[in-house]
Amino acid sequence: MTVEAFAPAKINLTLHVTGQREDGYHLLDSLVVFADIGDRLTLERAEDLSLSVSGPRAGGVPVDGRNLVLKAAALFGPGPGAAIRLDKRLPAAAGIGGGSSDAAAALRGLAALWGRDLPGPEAVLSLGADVPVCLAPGPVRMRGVGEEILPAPALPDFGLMLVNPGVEVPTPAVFKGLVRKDNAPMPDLPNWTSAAVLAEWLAGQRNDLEPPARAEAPVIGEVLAAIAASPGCLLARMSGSGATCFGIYPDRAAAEHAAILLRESRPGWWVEAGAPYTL
Ligand SMILES: C[C@](O)(CO)[C@H](O)COP(=O)(O)OP(=O)(O)OC[C@H]1O[C@@H](n2ccc(N)nc2=O)[C@H](O)[C@@H]1O
Ligand SMILES: Nc1ncnc2c1ncn2[C@@H]1O[C@H](COP(=O)(O)OP(=O)(O)OP(=O)(O)O)[C@@H](O)[C@H]1O
Repeated sequence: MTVEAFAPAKINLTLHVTGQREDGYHLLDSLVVFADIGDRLTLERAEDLSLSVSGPRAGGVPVDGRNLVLKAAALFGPGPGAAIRLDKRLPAAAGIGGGSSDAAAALRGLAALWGRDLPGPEAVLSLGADVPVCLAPGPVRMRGVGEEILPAPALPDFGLMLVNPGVEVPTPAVFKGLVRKDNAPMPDLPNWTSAAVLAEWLAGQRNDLEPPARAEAPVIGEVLAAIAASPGCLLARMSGSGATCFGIYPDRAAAEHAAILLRESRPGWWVEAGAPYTL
């Protein structure tokens, strides 16, 4: 038996930091979507548990017990084995939850392969604050430190471009650089009737991690300017703790056109176009 699991990129369309818990973790209010751009896992029954990593972004990704895929597998406790192949396409330490989405895809895939229930919510959260939201990819409002997943209104169709300048930005350093931790949450979410209406609403919201991330990696400013200047762009913003930034376009074709032009002018950057993804 072979199971395939897709690990889509997570995008924080907004990321408001609204407080801090006593253990140091920050309280968030974030509108999260996923893109049809991501890593692919293939899982097969086997005597032992093993992981191999290949693909264009495999370089530097751990293949041992530090990999979140193996940490996810460990949550099931002792049991049958599995040979897991990870085709790595998303850049790591990039603010688009690559490792978290891999972990969530491994949980879904192993539960299907082994006919087991998913581990409980606390165990899932122990893998990382972004793992709960990655378990059932689709548009949601995420609160708490990442464990509160609330429904979001249906989104209009739109296109997405993701751009990473090749600089890894460690998440803890960005949270440490925050000047204010008690920022305003999002208001109630309206019904967005078109990509343009959504982009206009988003423009009034924020990613509070952008200033400290830009202090860590000033190239983020260049990325945002390049996206904003691309044809058809309705909004440019950073995702998560960076350095990946996204552009919103009226449709996928417009995002693909912008991506072709940006790849030409910035051959060293990772540039992908797509559309929202729901499992
Ligand atoms: C910034 C986001 O990407 C937004 O979706 C996530 O909150 C980060 O999720 P993640 O990378 O899965 O986070 P974790 O691996 O749990 O934590 C990495 C580090 O980020 C900081 N962290 C993370 C999440 C959170 N709500 N508050 C935090 O302060 C902590 O310093 C933590 O040590
Ligand atoms: N499957 C994996 N893919 C990528 N990195 C992994 C994986 N498992 C563990 N890691 C480690 O996790 C680190 C963070 O990478 P990851 O892609 O999870 O990050 P992220 O950008 O912090 O996500 P976000 O901030 O959006 O939650 C990497 O530097 C790498 O050493």
